[in-house]
Amino acid sequence: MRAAPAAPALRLCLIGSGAIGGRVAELLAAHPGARIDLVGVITRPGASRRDWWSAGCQQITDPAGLAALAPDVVVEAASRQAVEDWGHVALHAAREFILCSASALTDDALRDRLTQVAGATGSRMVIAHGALGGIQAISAASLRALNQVTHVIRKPPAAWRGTPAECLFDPDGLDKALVFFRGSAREAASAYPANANAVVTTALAGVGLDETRVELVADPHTDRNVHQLHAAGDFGILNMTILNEPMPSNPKTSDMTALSITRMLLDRTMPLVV
Ligand SMILES: NC(=O)C1=CN([C@@H]2O[C@H](COP(=O)(O)OP(=O)(O)OC[C@H]3O[C@@H](n4cnc5c(N)ncnc54)[C@H](OP(=O)(O)O)[C@@H]3O)[C@@H](O)[C@H]2O)C=CC1
Ligand SMILES: O=C([O-])CC(=O)C(=O)O
Repeated sequence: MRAAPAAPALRLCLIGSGAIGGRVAELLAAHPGARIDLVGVITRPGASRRDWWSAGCQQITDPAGLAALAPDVVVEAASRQAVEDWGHVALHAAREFILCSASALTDDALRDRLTQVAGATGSRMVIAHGALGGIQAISAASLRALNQVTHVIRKPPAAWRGTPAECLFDPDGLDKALVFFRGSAREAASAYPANANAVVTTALAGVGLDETRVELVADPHTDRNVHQLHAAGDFGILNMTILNEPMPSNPKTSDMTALSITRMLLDRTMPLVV
């Protein structure tokens, strides 16, 4: 039997070179056999190159540059604004657009517009599993009636710095856990876009942005970013808790986010996918 010709390398372009972008690049570099080439990084104009960009990696700052790059996959690991700025262009330029800043999709008009572009171009918009690692169980459960989905995010008080939560409590002064927000996934991700993207992933996999109940907790007794999911429906009952290590370069962000994106990318190149 003749060996099949080697598949061409997957051409990857990242949006953002912060905590997640750098970590994904590091993890991919540890899997050279997977043949994923970081061919470009989208930055704001004037941003400096990072030491983890390979020599051939192009810095992209405008839509024409992205079109010319012709990536297979664009991974957004930047901000809600970056989804607005680049989502449309990415769906034209690549066959897949994977986004981390799921809070952008609380804007129904933007979500509909990007979904339509994906349909029209034959590309796909994929919401990263992010800090949850995997969301398939809720997505599968939603094929039958789901009557309740709750997502609790518990992080150390310092992780809520620079957010509206600072008006509700002093991050240095808490001596016990404080539930400072209760509401829908839409409200949580709109108010806390840097900390609550994962609730949008849960919501869009399950019962939607307005029906998914969310609690946000500042907890001085944890040093991890904890996500607790509870779902009940015709499928049965799901309880899941993940206690994520925060990334040193951005403690709001869990290392699992970078791990799960890297896993998604590696799966695009593997003959056996679990
Ligand atoms: N879905 C999930 O479960 C999770 C999602 N996230 C989200 O992922 C995103 C990235 O997180 P993280 O890596 O920790 O963030 P960082 O702040 O560490 O890095 C963000 C990077 O994106 C760049 N950037 C931001 N906006 C734009 C833009 N409009 N155009 C080009 N570049 C831009 C920043 O550049 P500059 O320095 O110039 O601003 C920076 O390089 C965030 O939105 C975060 O909320 C994080 C954790 C979990
Ligand atoms: O990384 C995390 O634990 C979750 C997070 O910040 C988000 O959902 O935006």
